Amino acid sequence: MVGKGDGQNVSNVAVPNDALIASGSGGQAMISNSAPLLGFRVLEFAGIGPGPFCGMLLADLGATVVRVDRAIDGDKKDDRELQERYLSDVMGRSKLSIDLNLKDPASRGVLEELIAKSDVLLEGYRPGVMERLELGPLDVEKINPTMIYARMTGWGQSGPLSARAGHDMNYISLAGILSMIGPFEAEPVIPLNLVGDFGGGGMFMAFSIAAALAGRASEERFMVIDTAMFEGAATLASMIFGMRSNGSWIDERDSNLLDGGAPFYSIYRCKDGGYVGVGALEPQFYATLIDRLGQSENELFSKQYDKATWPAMRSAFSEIFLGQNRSYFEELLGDIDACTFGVFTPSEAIDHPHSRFRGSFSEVGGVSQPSPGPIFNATRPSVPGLPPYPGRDREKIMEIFQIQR
Ligand SMILES: CC(C)(COP(=O)(O)OP(=O)(O)OC[C@H]1O[C@@H](n2cnc3c(N)ncnc32)[C@H](O)[C@@H]1OP(=O)(O)O)[C@@H](O)C(=O)NCCC(=O)NCCSC(=O)C(=O)O
Repeated sequence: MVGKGDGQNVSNVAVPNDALIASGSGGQAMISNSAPLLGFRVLEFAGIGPGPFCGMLLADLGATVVRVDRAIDGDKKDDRELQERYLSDVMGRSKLSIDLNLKDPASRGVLEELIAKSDVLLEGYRPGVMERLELGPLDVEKINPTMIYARMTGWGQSGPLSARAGHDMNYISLAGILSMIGPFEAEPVIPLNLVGDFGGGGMFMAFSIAAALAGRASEERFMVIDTAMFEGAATLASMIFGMRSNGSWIDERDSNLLDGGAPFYSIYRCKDGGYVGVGALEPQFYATLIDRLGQSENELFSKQYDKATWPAMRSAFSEIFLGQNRSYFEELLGDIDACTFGVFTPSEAIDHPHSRFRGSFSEVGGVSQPSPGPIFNATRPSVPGLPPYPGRDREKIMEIFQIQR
């Protein structure tokens, strides 16, 4: 299985961004344990949320991801100023950008060359947009008969809702998920935009693209992937759908094992206003927790899975945790399997000794962000390259794709 970039010596070894440039020497692709997608080329049509996230995951693992942007309006600022302005575009890291007006026939030549020489096309417009641009699957197949054409939408390419605008919370609602999160008899809680956009969307799509690339080993053919965020989100809830069917989950918030209904899988406030998350599901870990809290003899904690005891158990836990600061419990429970930890802010997560030990976060252009991952053969993928501003890499892209002007 080879990528369209295999004749290029392209690396995602990051800052400075020049490391992303092909040498043009026609050398062999570099093989790296931590960059399994090295040599594959992805053409990403700029969008929001899940598409860019999917592109980031692919770039993190070594793919050459070219983002097709709209040109920046107004006066061109100098490159340094523009680069600084885009440093916070974490999902753009390690990508290259070309600006093209997709509605201008003059862009067509370059666009077709990029399509012909890429392995994956990634788009997140409303259904019909690519077709109107004459870039739909039927058009692209004529240019590149082995393209993996990956489409990201909230509702999918078909069905009564497919043309409707929407956002994460709308999609995860149709997955049945939004109704499940939050306090009993209060409004559902928005789980940021992580479940639809990034879990059910970007991650699901990246997985499906990797699967399609792997499938090329047996057959190279044109492939259209229709990723619907609501379906990806529902897939994340597969286990819960199973539990519903056997009666171990009810359609009522805050009433189940993993939705805050169980007092031994809940969050408690401490004296200083910090929180701890108690996740002591298994009897042995629960027993360890109760023991270290000095409550082994307390009847209120004696019947872990007896629902009738849960209200009193919750009150007792609340009182204990309110009695001391968060750091007290972190120290008390830090060296045992009590499945209980502080609820960390992003800054605390970045500074935690464990994440520091593993290099879980990196600083790129002064912006703290999750490091590329996962770790392959004990090697973490390279530190990312700086995210591009629109049009930053036009020249480099022309060189890598060997496009004549
Ligand atoms: C997000 C959207 C609702 C935004 O709707 P719209 O602003 O109406 O955008 P559309 O995708 O419908 O259309 C984009 C239009 O821009 C045009 N277009 C795009 N790029 C270019 C360039 N480079 N040059 C010229 N024209 C361009 C394209 O041809 C379309 O034109 P015309 O054809 O002339 O219209 C929709 O894109 C969408 O449903 N996408 C799929 C699902 C999705 O991504 N949802 C948001 C997830 S993020 C999220 O939930 C969150 O962050 O929260």
